[in-house]
Amino acid sequence: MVAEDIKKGLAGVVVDYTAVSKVNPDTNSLLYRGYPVQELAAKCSFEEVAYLLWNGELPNQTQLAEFTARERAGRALDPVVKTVVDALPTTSHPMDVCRTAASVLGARHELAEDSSPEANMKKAIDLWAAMPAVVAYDQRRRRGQDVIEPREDLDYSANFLWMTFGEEPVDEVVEAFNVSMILYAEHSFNASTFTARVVTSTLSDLHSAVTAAIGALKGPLHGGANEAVMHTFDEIGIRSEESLEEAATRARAWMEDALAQKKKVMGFGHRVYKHGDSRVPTMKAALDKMIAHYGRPELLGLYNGLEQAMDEAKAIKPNLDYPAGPTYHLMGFDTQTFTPLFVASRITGWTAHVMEQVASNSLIRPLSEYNGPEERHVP
Ligand SMILES: CC(=O)SCCNC(=O)CCNC(=O)[C@H](O)C(C)(C)COP(=O)(O)OP(=O)(O)OC[C@H]1O[C@@H](n2cnc3c(N)ncnc32)[C@H](O)[C@@H]1OP(=O)(O)O
Ligand SMILES: O=C([O-])CC(=O)C(=O)O
Repeated sequence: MVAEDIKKGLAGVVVDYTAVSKVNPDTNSLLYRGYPVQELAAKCSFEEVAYLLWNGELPNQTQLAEFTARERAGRALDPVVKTVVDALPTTSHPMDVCRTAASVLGARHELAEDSSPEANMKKAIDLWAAMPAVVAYDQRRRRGQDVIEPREDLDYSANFLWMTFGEEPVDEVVEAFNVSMILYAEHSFNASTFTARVVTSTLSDLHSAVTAAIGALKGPLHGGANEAVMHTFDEIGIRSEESLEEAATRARAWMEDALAQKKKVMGFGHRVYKHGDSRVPTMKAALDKMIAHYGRPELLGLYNGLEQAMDEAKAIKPNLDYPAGPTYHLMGFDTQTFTPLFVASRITGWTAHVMEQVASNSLIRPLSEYNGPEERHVP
């Protein structure tokens, strides 16, 4: 076998069909079940998009009412999950807490060993409804605060913010959060979704697939990049007294230095998009609104400075994690909570792929070319 036959990282390899979403780097577009993600972000709630990803069609009013009622009924923090989370140190990474909670919810589910289409749909909705309470409570317990009960009169995004901060959020913040949830929901065969499909292909269960996917998402080359972006901002230094231009100048210098040292800067680059991530303009617009809402122009300075310096040096564009990180920071989330927010959203895409994999399964088992020692024998 020649070296070109080895597809390291499976780059450029098409491994299966999917009807869940279409990523087109040539037209810089992303469709969920045929709908442009920008249109969904502008016109839909995250609940409608979740329904779309799972059912293939947007819900009518009756379907949406029934679906949102199911989501609202499943929001309370599971008492066993709370006990397990409380037993973990507050130094545990929130992604580890999330992964553990997904596993506990799986072990406790009444349909744990049932992978029929009906059971998987129920498990997907239950897990999606349950995860905000885990993410919100974990941030609160690390701040020494108690659990906040969910509010049935609030939609998914408003309730998520309510359970995290214990204050009714203003509409602009809810809208920006809703946009982020929609943009993070699905992205074809990314590393975590592929992980979920590999696990599913062995005929394992939905919660095992999601638990493994959370592990794959944690890494900074994937979902962990939204947390890493904020570490970059912190390393440069956020100075509230600074003007946009002053912050941009310092950020440019930081980036030039990082690139001179051949560092990878998280939040930039993408395996599929080489001319910019289709979701960034919509997320950047949401970030701009949050910067205006909270009156924090220095963050825009840091954002612009890094982006411009990277573009000039390497023509590498930001990915979705770049605007999402500072948006979540402005909303008041702890930096380590950013990737769990991605989890809460991506549960929808992961489980849509789990159901698709079950419906048309083939064990995922690629080959490798052996390059270890020749056959030898124990003396
Ligand atoms: C929602 C998401 O999960 S989006 C992805 C989030 N991940 C990140 O932001 C992590 C930072 N980015 C990266 O590491 C990469 O761009 C990846 C992993 C996302 C995609 O990488 P790949 O397609 O495998 O490209 P690869 O890593 O080989 O990069 C190609 C070249 O661009 C450079 N490059 C790519 N991304 C970056 C970056 N963020 N900073 C600096 N250089 C970069 C590489 O160093 C490499 O340069 P070289 O050819 O001189 O060695
Ligand atoms: O597609 C990828 O490789 C990573 C990504 O942007 C995502 O999962 O949203």
